[in-house]
Amino acid sequence: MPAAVETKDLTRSFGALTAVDHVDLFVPHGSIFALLGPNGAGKTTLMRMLTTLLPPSGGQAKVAGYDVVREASLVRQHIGYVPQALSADPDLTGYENLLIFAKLYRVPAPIRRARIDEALHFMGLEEAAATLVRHYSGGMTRRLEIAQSLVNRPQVLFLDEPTVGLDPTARHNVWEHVRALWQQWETTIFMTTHYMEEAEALCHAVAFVHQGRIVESGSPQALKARLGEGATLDDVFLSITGERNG
Ligand SMILES: Nc1ncnc2c1ncn2[C@@H]1O[C@H](COP(=O)(O)OP(=O)(O)OP(=O)(O)O)[C@@H](O)[C@H]1O
Repeated sequence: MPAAVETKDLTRSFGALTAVDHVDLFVPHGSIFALLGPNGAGKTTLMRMLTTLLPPSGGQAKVAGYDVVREASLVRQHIGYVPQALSADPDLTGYENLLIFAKLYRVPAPIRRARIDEALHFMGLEEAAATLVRHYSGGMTRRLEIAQSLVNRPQVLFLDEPTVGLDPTARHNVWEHVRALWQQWETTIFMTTHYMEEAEALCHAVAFVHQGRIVESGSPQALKARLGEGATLDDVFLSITGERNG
């Protein structure tokens, strides 16, 4: 199975702080993967290096087969990235927000409309396309932001805490759409989340990050089985960090 994401000794320091510390990762193409860990563990910093937004201090990383430093623009052509902070423009409609992204990604003019309709369809926003985003719920805005990253038909989709701040119904709804997208396109999903039950339900593999290092990784089932019968991913989190999640 080819790697969607592969890192070797990937490291990032901020002054004296090593936020990401010699991380080795292998995420197969077509899988759903989550980075888990407490606040400040280094998850976002790792994701920002993989999406070419932050240069590594050391080590290597390849995304979709391209080196994040030497082939950064090729990496960007093959990925989608949805950061934590909500970023859609509230004064534009859903369609207009998507059009901006289609132009940014240089989707050729004759196929822009089809790509935008496809992205709206995947995220269940067809009926809201002509509505100003300021009238969207938090869950709809989040789905629009995922849709923005889809106009590029990414091979690897990076989602940084995509359901943070959403109520359980909206969270479920976001994940139903992401799962349908994965099933149809086999897009690799690389995400961070603080919701252990979400990681458990969705992911083929997870990695726990603590103080910049990967301390455990594997399928949720295998990680739970190591702790014994009846263990949850929350128990795994507690055993690794010594703290309850959240
Ligand atoms: N630009 C920066 N300058 C200095 N320190 C930074 C910078 N970005 C992140 N850090 C530090 O690096 C560490 C890791 O932060 P990061 O945001 O990657 O953690 P995280 O696991 O994503 O946390 P959260 O779950 O809260 O989003 C933290 O100590 C943070 O303060």
